[in-house]
Amino acid sequence: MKITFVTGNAGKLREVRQILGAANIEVDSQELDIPEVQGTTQEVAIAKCRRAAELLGGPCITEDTALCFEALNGLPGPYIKYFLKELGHEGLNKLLIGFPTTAAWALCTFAYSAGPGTEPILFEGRTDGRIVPARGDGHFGWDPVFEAEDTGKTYAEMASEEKNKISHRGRALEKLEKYLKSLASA
Ligand SMILES: O=P(O)(O)OP(=O)(O)OP(=O)(O)OC[C@H]1O[C@@H](n2cnc3c(O)ncnc32)[C@H](O)[C@@H]1O
Ligand SMILES: [Mg+2]
Repeated sequence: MKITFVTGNAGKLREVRQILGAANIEVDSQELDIPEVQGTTQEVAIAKCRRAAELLGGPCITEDTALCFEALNGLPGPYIKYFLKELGHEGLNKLLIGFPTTAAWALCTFAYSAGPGTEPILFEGRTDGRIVPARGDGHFGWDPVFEAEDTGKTYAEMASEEKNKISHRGRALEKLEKYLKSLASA
């Protein structure tokens, strides 16, 4: 089966292809510039997917990644892209100076729309960890500053299979994959 993933992010596309490819789901990609609304991760994800399906005129998936700091009540959350762009890895660490915890969690939200006018369905995956000074030669977003719980490694220090097995994205894709397979066999 084949699905269209609307994203402008090469790192996401690479991981989604690795994971869904292993399940025989072919991933087409389409880069569309979709304004992202403000709100909870769920609201952001639903609005983006709804718009993507309208623009495409057909079924599609979209994905939103949030990086949530416990000390900041879950922020930057869905706004991590702009925090990372403006502050860099070092600035993300500095944000937490003076707080009692560096605990954080990565949250991935896939949205599937069956086509224009249909309500998107969400699939979430979460990985807990903490924010650390950058380690590893990751080229993908905030991978070097997120140390996943019980691994002692940042995402950037992991081989891709290792990251995919425990990552927020891998966990969300397990659920999406089951759903897509149930559609295909219905
Ligand atoms: O076109 P879309 O799919 O929206 O792609 P995007 O790059 O705008 O992505 P988001 O809006 O979801 O913003 C998430 C930010 O977190 C980064 N990111 C996403 N997944 C990541 C991962 O697994 N590891 C490290 N950084 C990640 C990504 O590069 C962005 O800076
Ligand atoms: Mg985006």
